[in-house]
Amino acid sequence: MLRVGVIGCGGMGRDHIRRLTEKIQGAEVVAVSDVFEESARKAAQICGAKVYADSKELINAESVDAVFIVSPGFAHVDSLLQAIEAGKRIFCEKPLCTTAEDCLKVVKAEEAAGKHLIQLGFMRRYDKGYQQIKEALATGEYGEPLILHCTHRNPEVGTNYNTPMAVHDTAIHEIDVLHWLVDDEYESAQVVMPRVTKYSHSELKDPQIMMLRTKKGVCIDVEVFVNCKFGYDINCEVVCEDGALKMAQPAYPSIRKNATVSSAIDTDCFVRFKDAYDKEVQDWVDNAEAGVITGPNAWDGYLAAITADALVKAQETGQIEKIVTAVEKPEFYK
Ligand SMILES: NC(=O)C1=CN([C@@H]2O[C@H](COP(=O)(O)OP(=O)(O)OC[C@H]3O[C@@H](n4cnc5c(N)ncnc54)[C@H](O)[C@@H]3O)[C@@H](O)[C@H]2O)C=CC1
Ligand SMILES: O=C1[C@@H](O)[C@H](O)[C@@H](O)[C@H](O)[C@H]1O
Repeated sequence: MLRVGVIGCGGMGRDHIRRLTEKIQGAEVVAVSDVFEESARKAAQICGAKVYADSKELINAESVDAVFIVSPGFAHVDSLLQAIEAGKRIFCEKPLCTTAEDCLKVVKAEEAAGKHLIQLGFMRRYDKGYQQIKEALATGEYGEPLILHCTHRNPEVGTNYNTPMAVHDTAIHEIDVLHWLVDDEYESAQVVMPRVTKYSHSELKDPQIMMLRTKKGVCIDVEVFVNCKFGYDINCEVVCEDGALKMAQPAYPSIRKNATVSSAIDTDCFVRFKDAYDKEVQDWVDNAEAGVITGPNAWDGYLAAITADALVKAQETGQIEKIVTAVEKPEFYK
């Protein structure tokens, strides 16, 4: 049984604690921590875990085999470095860290430790819809991918959500999953700002159209609209030389009523990606004994960070911004 300590007991932390406790085979939550002890105490009621006031103490506890980091992105770096030093297996929610510099520190620390410890919470790689498209592309039947049209729509966001967060917090999922989907690397980024919805505020330009170009020349557009009001609406279409593939949506009945045909749309990520979260965490647990990471890793976190930085720069300049890695991909991650 993998004994897990969870750091960060907010919305996502509690969701993962429930998952680890009620669904995942081979793991149990034995420790929880949060800067607000009250939040940790509430979360402990879900799983009967011990509450630690200090997350470093949780990381170093002998009763903890593996660490689950679900604090806000800015707090990930400290816990990651401490957990690497303690040699613990790690699951870290996205983003790896909020700066590319910190991501590189983590990459170097993991490489120096000589062991693959970190899996990153880019759960979309485990989503059936994306996996079906990846498998279809691999058959070669549709030729090469040329264009991707995607949407990432959230019904609404809090008042502390601002323009750069549309990249770091939201589009970061597309940044990771899309280059994986077409097996390519990003070359440049650009952002176009349409008029702002009446539901936004002065610190948030919403919606935005983010564009990425890959090294093989695939052009990607992602509409990020986080106050769309009507639902949590994730779409992806890959236009290829010999066909176009549109990602399947979760199946809901098509209802005929009042001379209208309608079908439900999910309203949040917890429901839309429920199966993907379950699969990524089960995968992390299943590979613990072998000590390998088969999901997205720290290097993927670094690549996402430099791409996010280019998009944030492009939000400000309105220009096409280059995406460049500061270092070559280490052998350790090949
Ligand atoms: N993969 C996905 O689809 C999603 C991922 N997330 C990620 O999960 C993480 C947490 O997000 P939420 O739960 O939505 O945020 P939240 O704000 O609801 O919860 C964060 C919790 O961490 C605690 N905290 C703050 N600083 C801390 C520190 N230094 N040490 C320990 N605890 C600390 C806060 O008190 C709070 O209870 C973020 O990295 C976020 O990006 C969140 C939602 C969906
Ligand atoms: O990761 C997530 C949230 O943090 C983010 O705020 C949302 O925009 C994303 O859709 C969700 O998957």
